[in-house]
Amino acid sequence: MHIFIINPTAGKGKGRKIVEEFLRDHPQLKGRCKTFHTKYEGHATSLAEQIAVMHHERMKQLIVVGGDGTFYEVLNGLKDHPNIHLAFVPVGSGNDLARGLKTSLNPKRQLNALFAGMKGKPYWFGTYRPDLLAKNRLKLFASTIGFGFDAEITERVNASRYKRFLNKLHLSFLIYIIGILATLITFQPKTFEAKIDGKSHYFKNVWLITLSNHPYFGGGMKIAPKAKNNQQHFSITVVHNISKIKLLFLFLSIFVGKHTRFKEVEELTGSRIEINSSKELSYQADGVTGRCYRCLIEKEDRSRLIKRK
Ligand SMILES: Nc1ncnc2c1ncn2[C@@H]1O[C@H](COP(=O)(O)OP(=O)(O)OP(=O)(O)O)[C@@H](O)[C@H]1O
Repeated sequence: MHIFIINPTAGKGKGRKIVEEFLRDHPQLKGRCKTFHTKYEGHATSLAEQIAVMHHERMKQLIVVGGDGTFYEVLNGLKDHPNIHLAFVPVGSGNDLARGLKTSLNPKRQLNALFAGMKGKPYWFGTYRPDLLAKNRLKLFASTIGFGFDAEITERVNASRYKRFLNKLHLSFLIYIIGILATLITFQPKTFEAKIDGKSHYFKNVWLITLSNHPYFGGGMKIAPKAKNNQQHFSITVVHNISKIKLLFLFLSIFVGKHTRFKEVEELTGSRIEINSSKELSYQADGVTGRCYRCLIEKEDRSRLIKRK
């Protein structure tokens, strides 16, 4: 059984249409596929959990059709079900996970590939515990967790009215740019301690710190150009002690991954990172935002299979 979880609101309803067309064009799959649609924010988490309990024995793959936010919700519904084989069809506006998995950004092509023998390969997800939540309440992320500027941009973009409007006009690339410019005006650089694999680093005047499972965030920006998904560590990028004007140039260069040449950008690696701040910090994990004073980020202790190149 191939099971689809489709976010009908992502990509202006593109996902639902593409899956319907695909199933119409492949009548031989009739009776071997089941589709579920999310009905509200957060629904993908409970849906995934129920599907895993009910169908885990007969399920060949769980195909998530939506944006990075939908995949994040599904993943967090599967915390106790690490054996489910995952697949992703990107129809969102950012689609950083598809870039990181090196799969097609064209949803139709990706859907065809999933049924044409694309293999599931191990992928090591990240876990995070804001304010050191109990271990059984930890959360998972697929692409990146970031603290500071990127998180405040994401908070702003998610709360904005212009996101939907610009998506409608096919101008989604402008969404993040407007978010960057507006946040640039209000942002106050942060000071905090990051304990990386037991070693304390005291960072001052920080604009952002990101921990990445692959190079991309923010809709195709190559924040961690050297990142490769692996069991051992995250790629850590710290941007600090930089002027606002220089930061704008830095952001332009992130699209091609050349920002790491700036002296204000530090690249590190680590598998267990504890952030401690005396002031509340905004964070974003795969584009889902929150706030905390402390956070423990680790690799999940085992890999999961996801269809990827
Ligand atoms: N039926 C629904 N009605 C309203 N919101 C929904 C529904 N189903 C899911 N959602 C919410 O839609 C939000 C956006 O989904 P998603 O992130 O997948 O798309 P996106 O924002 O277009 O893509 P990306 O994250 O790649 O930019 C998620 O927060 C999800 O909870």
